[in-house]
Amino acid sequence: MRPLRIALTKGRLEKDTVGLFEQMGKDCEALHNKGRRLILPVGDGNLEAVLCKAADVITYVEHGVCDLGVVGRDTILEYPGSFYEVMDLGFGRCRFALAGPKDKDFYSGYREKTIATKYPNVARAFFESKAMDVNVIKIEGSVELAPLLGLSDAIVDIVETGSTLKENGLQVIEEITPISARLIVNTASMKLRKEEIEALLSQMEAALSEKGR
Ligand SMILES: Nc1ncnc2c1ncn2[C@@H]1O[C@H](COP(=O)(O)OP(=O)(O)OP(=O)(O)O)[C@@H](O)[C@H]1O
Ligand SMILES: O=P(O)(O)OC[C@H]1O[C@H](OP(=O)(O)OP(=O)(O)O)[C@H](O)[C@@H]1O
Repeated sequence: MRPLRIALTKGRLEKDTVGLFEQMGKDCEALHNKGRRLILPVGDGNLEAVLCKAADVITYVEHGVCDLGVVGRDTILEYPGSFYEVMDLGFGRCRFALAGPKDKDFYSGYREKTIATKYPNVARAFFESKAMDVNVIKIEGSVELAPLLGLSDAIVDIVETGSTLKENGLQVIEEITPISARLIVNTASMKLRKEEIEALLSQMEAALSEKGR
């Protein structure tokens, strides 16, 4: 049988995930010296890490080519799928917020508002919950540019320290929901490789509580 495969979100969540593996006593030499390799052994050969973009973590786990995944709650909310979300890993903490220019009252006036975001499903769901019709425009990154350039009235985006908003004359209008990294599991793997997955989950839980989350 192949090793258990865990898809990891490249970039921001990668370092903390490797830190977690090390806390679990797993050798992460290959992950530290990965070069351009995308599939790396973790520990003694029972686990391998697949490095990919956040949305692809969900795709690989849903299709069962990866048994587990580490992905932000932001991505889960934007691309809901059929998998189990089994653990809050406690790192990658930030939040979704509605934000806009400092000097403007977003809710004033009756004109339909335009919202720029990398997360159109999250933005639509937020405004549906307020029974507000908005025009949503998808942006791929540096979303804060959209209101500065006059493309949108506001943005729905991730806020961590608030520096990006502040340095661009924007501010939080409303907090939407907290975000952190989550562990997800393929539904079939959960049944077929139950013992191995449960053992891994216990090790993770122990490592996280040692770190005091
Ligand atoms: N400022 C932030 N603070 C904390 N966590 C963040 C922050 N921005 C993103 N994240 C979390 O880290 C995950 C990965 O973000 P990262 O910025 O590394 O990649 P990305 O923006 O999704 O993709 P790209 O590779 O296009 O930049 C996000 O899905 C989110 O869960
Ligand atoms: O509140 P802060 O600490 O300033 O962090 C928030 C910023 O971090 C993320 O962007 P990222 O750096 O991932 O770049 P991107 O906009 O190109 O995705 C997010 O989209 C915000 O722009």
